[in-house]
Amino acid sequence: MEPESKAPHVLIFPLPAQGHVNSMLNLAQLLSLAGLNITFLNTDDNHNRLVLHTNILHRFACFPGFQFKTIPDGLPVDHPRAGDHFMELFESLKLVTKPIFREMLCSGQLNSATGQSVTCIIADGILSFPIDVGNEIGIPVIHFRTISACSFWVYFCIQDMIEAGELPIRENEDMDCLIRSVPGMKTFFRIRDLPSFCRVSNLADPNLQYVSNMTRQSPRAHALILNTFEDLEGPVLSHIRTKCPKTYTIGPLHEILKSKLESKTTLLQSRSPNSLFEVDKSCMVWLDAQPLKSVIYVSFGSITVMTKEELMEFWYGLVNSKKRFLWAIRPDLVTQKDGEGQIPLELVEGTKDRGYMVGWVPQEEVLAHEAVGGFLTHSGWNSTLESIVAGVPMICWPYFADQQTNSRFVSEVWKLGMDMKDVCDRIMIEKMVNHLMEETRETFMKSVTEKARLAKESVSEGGSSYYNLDHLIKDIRLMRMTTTK
Ligand SMILES: O=c1ccn([C@@H]2O[C@H](COP(=O)(O)OP(=O)(O)O[C@H]3O[C@H](CO)[C@@H](O)[C@H](O)[C@H]3O)[C@@H](O)[C@H]2O)c(=O)[nH]1
Ligand SMILES: C[C@H]1CC[C@@H]2C(C(=O)O)=CO[C@@H](O)[C@@H]21
Repeated sequence: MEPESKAPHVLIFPLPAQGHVNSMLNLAQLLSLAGLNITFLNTDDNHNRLVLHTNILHRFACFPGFQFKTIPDGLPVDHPRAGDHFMELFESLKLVTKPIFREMLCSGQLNSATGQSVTCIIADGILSFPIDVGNEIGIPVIHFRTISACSFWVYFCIQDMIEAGELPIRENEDMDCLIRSVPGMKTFFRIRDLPSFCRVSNLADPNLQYVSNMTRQSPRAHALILNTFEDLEGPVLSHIRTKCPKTYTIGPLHEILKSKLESKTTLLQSRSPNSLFEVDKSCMVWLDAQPLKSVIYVSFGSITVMTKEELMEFWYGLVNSKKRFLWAIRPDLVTQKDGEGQIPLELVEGTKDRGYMVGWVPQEEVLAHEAVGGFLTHSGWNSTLESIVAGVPMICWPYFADQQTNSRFVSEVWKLGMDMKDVCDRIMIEKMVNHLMEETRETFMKSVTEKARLAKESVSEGGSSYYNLDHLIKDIRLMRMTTTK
């Protein structure tokens, strides 16, 4: 490693949400392992939750050039930061956080412990204000978009869909009609596969405008990082590179981190979930007692909310399938509750023979467990990648944002499972669970095993993500030479 004082100093700033913080922390650890100085900027709320539920401070303590800093997200302490309320975050980040961010950078509050100023900013690709601030004060900014390349590309093409008259979606439109103005997707991409923010009748809808505008800012950044790999999303990446030529694909990040750590000393080997929720590991003991590939794991990520009726449809579908299941039910998953933060009692009672429910599981470990044979997922990008690496086929029930697009690629393009979007019905759930776990199992297992192999190959020495990460690090080192003269 080079001496801390000479290494570049990278400021990493994620959107404060589980899926984003997770991949950005993995990147922070990879860059720290490469000897770069890192300041990781968390919102106060996220930082408190991370410190409460993980050993994150201990994990990074072995890197003398690493530090956490915090910034307000501008929302009241008791704001839910989930479900329909999630998008309120963006307004407060712009109004409250942006000026503080600029001030912290200009006043040296984000300098490293040894006083070194920031030489490069890696900011979440769904935020453009760090590019404005970076340009203003002369610090290069790299955008890291934590979603799939396919959904990034769809967001990028929103303007083209509007010009082609495909957006807004007309009343009574057949949702199975194909979208024709997203290059590379003309033969299989339907209206219902558009990110949820596109399902609006009014083009001035603030969420639609926001995601479209933010995505169109990425070409202004010095480079774009995507948590994906060439063998998975090569064709769509060629389209993205016509707009963002310097696109580094360095995923699956959790796997490249795992593989880099395996070659390090025990001191640096520390790896644990980057969770904003309390992890309940009791499910691992339950899994140990289940037969090989017999369990379907169910989770809807960190932001999804559902009604009690939807929850009950899932429960009946799972119970009626007669398959074993492990279900992560976050305390705030259900919008209306009988007992705040509790898994409904009737579910606990009726589940005892074949099911196990906890609030939050160590997901990577769960997916890697030999008893797990399927994943009923909301198709968040981290969950999708984790399932691919573990070789576990999926049933997709997308909730919002990029998930509608990811689930189409999982089912139709990559053939890694089934898409249940827009349906929440116990009969369909039972049928799909049985298909995945029995009838069509072999077909899905074949394709997911092959994708898992390619994912692992991409992060190994000589693989595309391995190579791209090296190049990203070289790029960051060069920036330092130009900014510090
Ligand atoms: O019980 C659980 C459930 C989840 N996880 C982890 O939490 C993360 C969840 O990430 P993701 O699957 O991406 O879902 P969200 O939390 O919903 O992520 C948000 O961020 C993602 C990345 O930008 C987007 O793809 C999603 O649509 C968006 O909702 C994953 O790493 C999981 O391993 C656990 O550790 N335990
Ligand atoms: C609430 C969502 C708005 C867009 C963000 C996102 C992205 O496109 O980068 C993915 O999922 C969510 O976390 C964010």
